[in-house]
Amino acid sequence: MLSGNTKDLKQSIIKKLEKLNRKKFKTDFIISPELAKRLSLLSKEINRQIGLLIDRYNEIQYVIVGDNKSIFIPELKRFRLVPGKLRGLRLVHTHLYNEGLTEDDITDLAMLRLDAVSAILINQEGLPAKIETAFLLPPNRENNIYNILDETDVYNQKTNFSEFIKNLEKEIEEKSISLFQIKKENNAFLVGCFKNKEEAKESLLELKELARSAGLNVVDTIYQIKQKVDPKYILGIGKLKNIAIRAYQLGVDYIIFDNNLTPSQAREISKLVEIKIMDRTQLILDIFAKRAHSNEGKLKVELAQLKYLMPRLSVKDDSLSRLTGGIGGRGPGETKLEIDRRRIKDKIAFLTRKLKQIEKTRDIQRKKRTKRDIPTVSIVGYTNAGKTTLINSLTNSNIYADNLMFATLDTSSKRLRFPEEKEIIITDTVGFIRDLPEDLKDAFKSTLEELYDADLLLHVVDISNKNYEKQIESVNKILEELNLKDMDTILVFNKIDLIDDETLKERKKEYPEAVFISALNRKTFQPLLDKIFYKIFKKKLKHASS
Ligand SMILES: Nc1nc2c(ncn2[C@@H]2O[C@H](COP(=O)(O)OP(=O)(O)OP(=O)(O)O)[C@@H](O)[C@H]2O)c(=O)[nH]1
Ligand SMILES: [Mg+2]
Repeated sequence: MLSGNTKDLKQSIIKKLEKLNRKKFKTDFIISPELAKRLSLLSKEINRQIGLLIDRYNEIQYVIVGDNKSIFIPELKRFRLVPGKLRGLRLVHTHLYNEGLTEDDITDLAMLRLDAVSAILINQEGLPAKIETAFLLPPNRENNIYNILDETDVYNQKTNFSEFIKNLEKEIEEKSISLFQIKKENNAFLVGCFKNKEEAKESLLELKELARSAGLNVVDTIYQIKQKVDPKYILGIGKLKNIAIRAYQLGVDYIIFDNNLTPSQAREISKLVEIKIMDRTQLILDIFAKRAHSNEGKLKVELAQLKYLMPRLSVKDDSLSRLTGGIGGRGPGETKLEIDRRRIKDKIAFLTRKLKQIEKTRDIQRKKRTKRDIPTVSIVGYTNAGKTTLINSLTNSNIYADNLMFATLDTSSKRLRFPEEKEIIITDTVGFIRDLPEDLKDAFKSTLEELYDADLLLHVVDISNKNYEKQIESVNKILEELNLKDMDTILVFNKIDLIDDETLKERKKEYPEAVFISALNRKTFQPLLDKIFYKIFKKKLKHASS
């Protein structure tokens, strides 16, 4: 492909340039001396830089014309970046004034992850005087990005280039694994822009848990402190470029933003960064997609994902595929999303209708159950607080619980027997999280509808979590949004086995109304059981007798 500044060039020159295109030449080196000479003379004649992008088979894939000081590399559509690999293209271009590699050359090398960038320095006669080559370094502790090859004689090159690149890629892989624990796939950088350090640490800690729950290998977390996020890129462009370059170097597959991205931000960042990017909402959606088992759950997640993607599909550009695929191809998937917006709209409508039907049926079932007049206690709380573990221990059940965010997506109900032939139904619910994406909130509100039928809520809190107070707040906020704030509630501090006695004493003083348990240890349950019994049955008795 011939591209760049070909304006006003003589037809004969254009012909000569076009002749270079797709040409395969024989060499063990970066460029053969003959080709270097031809390029130099031509470049001198038109007084513009000429660049060649050459693949690993020594075939010229792009011929680019610049001005007399620089050259602009077009989008390399046919040569996508594969995490952990180099581009498979090297740039060899002319410098007219005998000047060495420039900062722009190095930026191109790093941002495009080229195999190498060489400058042929042309002398007065229009012949190659020298060649300078920069190449990328394997991951290293010092964070060095590139190095300059130690040879400059065009006519006496010694480095066998294909060997050199083969060894370099091998070393990249080895160092990524040994120095930075890069896995085969699903490696991620977590990034964000925050108002202060404390907020950064808190948010990134939670994002890390979310990432882990989504099956990602978190390689590094990087943040920037700013009072206002960059409207275009969230982070400053310099910072973002540095992150991208390091991500390329380590072979990272995803950059996850803690800040939610507007469709236009997502697009702008994707134009700059050739790795999949995701925001917190997408990450949560992805976990939900991974975890949804019931038919209803799956439909709901798909609906939420499609709603989230809709505004991001307006421009059909290359970065699209990087925006749409979920982790490891989960979610609506790239091929499915090639269908146009209209069909997605239809799908959204279809899913909405289907879900309405399902909800209706469930509503009927729910009503049947309430008629039975068995009191219901619902467990709510921040994700990973230990809700499912508690219901399991209380009722001797075996519902899936795990040290993952959103282990539970489907509500389940169990019977719990009390003395005197009394029993209650106890239900588990999906965990809450701060700033739950709107579409998901809508989707899962209906699963939370059971809460309206509850006689009592158990608000389970992970007392060992540093942010437990904020988590209580977040849960209360969501309960308020659901109009459940005035429901009779027991605050249940869980995981007391993970804190020391001193701290436990303090918390008990702070929250005299609460009960303190370890869901893993039934011996700690009595105060909780007493309280549930009292609130459900004693109160009922009172009502009955008054
Ligand atoms: N040490 C300790 N770990 C606990 C306790 N209770 C629960 N866990 C652990 O905490 C993790 C989360 O427990 P889950 O019961 O899945 O939490 P959940 O609230 O249902 O979480 P989601 O369904 O994801 O919202 C699991 O690894 C449990 O083993 C406890 O009292 N002590
Ligand atoms: Mg659970």
